[in-house]
Amino acid sequence: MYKRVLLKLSGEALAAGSGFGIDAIFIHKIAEEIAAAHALGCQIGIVVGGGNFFRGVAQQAIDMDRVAADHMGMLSTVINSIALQDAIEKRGLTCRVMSAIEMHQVAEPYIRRRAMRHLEKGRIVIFAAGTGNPFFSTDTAASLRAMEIKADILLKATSVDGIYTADPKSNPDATKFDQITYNDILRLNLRVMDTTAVSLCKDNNMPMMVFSMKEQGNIVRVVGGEKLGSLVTA
Ligand SMILES: Nc1ncnc2c1ncn2[C@@H]1O[C@H](COP(=O)(O)OP(=O)(O)OP(=O)(O)O)[C@@H](O)[C@H]1O
Ligand SMILES: O=c1ccn([C@@H]2O[C@H](COP(=O)(O)O)[C@@H](O)[C@H]2O)c(=O)[nH]1
Repeated sequence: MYKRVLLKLSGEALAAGSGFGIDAIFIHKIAEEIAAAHALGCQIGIVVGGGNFFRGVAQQAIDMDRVAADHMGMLSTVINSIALQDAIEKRGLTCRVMSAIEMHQVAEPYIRRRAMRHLEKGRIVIFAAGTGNPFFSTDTAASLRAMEIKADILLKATSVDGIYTADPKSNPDATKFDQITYNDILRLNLRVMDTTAVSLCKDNNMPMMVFSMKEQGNIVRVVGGEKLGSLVTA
């Protein structure tokens, strides 16, 4: 099993059936899984997306300045992070939100050495506000934080059960890769993650696993070392 992981949770998936916002039942199920994965003895850092609230590249932001829209997107990840922290703490665990955009009343500022200390002490750390910079994504933030905290693997829990030859939501004939290289994701232009996130993992040899967070128990399984979804390596 893994000793330290960076778990990327899809913001969009947190909305569950409703398509927007946070499904209260679903977030508690996710928190329960995180607690079970933590009980295995794994140190867990988390990045949550913001697609259930706002994305800088979404249709609703088409007339906006991109930087302003991305600021809104990053703030939406803070909302998700606070909700997840609350759900995790309801399970008796200690959890810290560290934000890449300073907001002292709401969350700690992201300081790498403090994050490492929290993890070593067994606290779950949620990295909020992405990278703190516009024109990036939370997948890229997850890759970056995975490298910074020296995670064994980046686990991307999302709404699809792996990486397919094409987007499975619009291509029912697409087939799934059990294993794929960074280069093939980039060469085939597979949009399951943005190219910056994939390149960062490739350049730093950070393995990734893409799997579904909709199926209960998957987070515990992957943290326990089970191979689910699609594994990405060199
Ligand atoms: N080749 C592909 N294989 C698998 N999924 C793909 C592929 N191409 C596109 N996708 C899409 O990628 C999405 C997952 O990535 P995306 O970054 O959009 O969402 P997320 O990270 O789950 O959500 P959020 O941004 O809210 O955190 C899936 O919903 C899937 O439809
Ligand atoms: O480093 C970052 C991370 C995110 N953003 C903005 O936030 C939204 C939500 O993130 P998702 O990865 O799409 O879930 C994203 O669309 C960006 O607008 C950012 O600017 N910088």
